[in-house]
Amino acid sequence: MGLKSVQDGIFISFEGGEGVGKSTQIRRLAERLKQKGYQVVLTREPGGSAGAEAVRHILLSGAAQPFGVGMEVLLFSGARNDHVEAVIKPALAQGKVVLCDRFMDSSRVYQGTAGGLTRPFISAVERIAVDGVLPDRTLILDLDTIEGLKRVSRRSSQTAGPAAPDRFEKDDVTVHENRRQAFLEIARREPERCKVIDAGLNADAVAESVWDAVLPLLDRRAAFSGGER
Ligand SMILES: Nc1ncnc2c1ncn2[C@@H]1O[C@H](COP(=O)(O)OP(=O)(O)OP(=O)(O)O)[C@@H](O)[C@H]1O
Ligand SMILES: Cc1cn([C@H]2C[C@H](O)[C@@H](COP(=O)(O)O)O2)c(=O)[nH]c1=O
Repeated sequence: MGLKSVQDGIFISFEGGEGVGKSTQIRRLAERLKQKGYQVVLTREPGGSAGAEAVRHILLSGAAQPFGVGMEVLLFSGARNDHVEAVIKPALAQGKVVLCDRFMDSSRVYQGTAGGLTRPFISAVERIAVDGVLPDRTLILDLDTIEGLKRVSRRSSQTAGPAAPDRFEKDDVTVHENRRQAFLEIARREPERCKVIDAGLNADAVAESVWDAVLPLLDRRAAFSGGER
């Protein structure tokens, strides 16, 4: 069997602002891939490993906020490194498809461009956190900012999930808009890795766009491995 690269698996991250539909679409893609016989690991950040999940509440509750955005990005990055080492690297080495709800681009956007940390600082911690493990494809779900926030509040009123917005959801609408623009800027800078998905369509149509953006990776792997999964 031929090898795609040092890692056999496929690593796909989902990014975007609040309420754009990442969790919905990642679950749908996982199901579709499993039906086709792929072994899928569905994971998320902050979290995804025992160590990272322990840090998640500190970040999302706002407990780290008084210590500044530098502290927050170092906590996100420490969590990311644990997640990479404990979950993502082993899964890729076993040839699995790893689907991750947020990854390094969220730090670039939330703590970097929209959070005020410089690009050299963000890049330095990113290098340590990811240790060479970069997404093969990043799907940036793009949605009107107000519509995303409306979806979040509808979700909170419909489910038994957290009623109160988390530390990042609470930010002003202009901050949310800056984040949207920062994700789009990353997509412009890295068009090979990042594909922008129109998340304003209905969930079925979004799922089709997601599938179209992922298919070339699956085809490429099938070509390298002679069709094996
Ligand atoms: N294409 C869509 N059209 C309309 N509503 C949608 C669509 N996709 C998801 N939703 C709904 O919007 C809400 C937010 O979706 P979801 O939780 O998947 O977003 P998310 O990006 O993971 O959010 P967050 O960043 O807050 O975790 C949910 O109630 C979901 O059912
Ligand atoms: C990985 C990562 C996440 N964030 C922020 C972005 C979101 O507001 C929350 C995560 O919650 P969600 O349910 O996935 O939307 O954390 C961040 O600021 N920096 C990061 O690196």
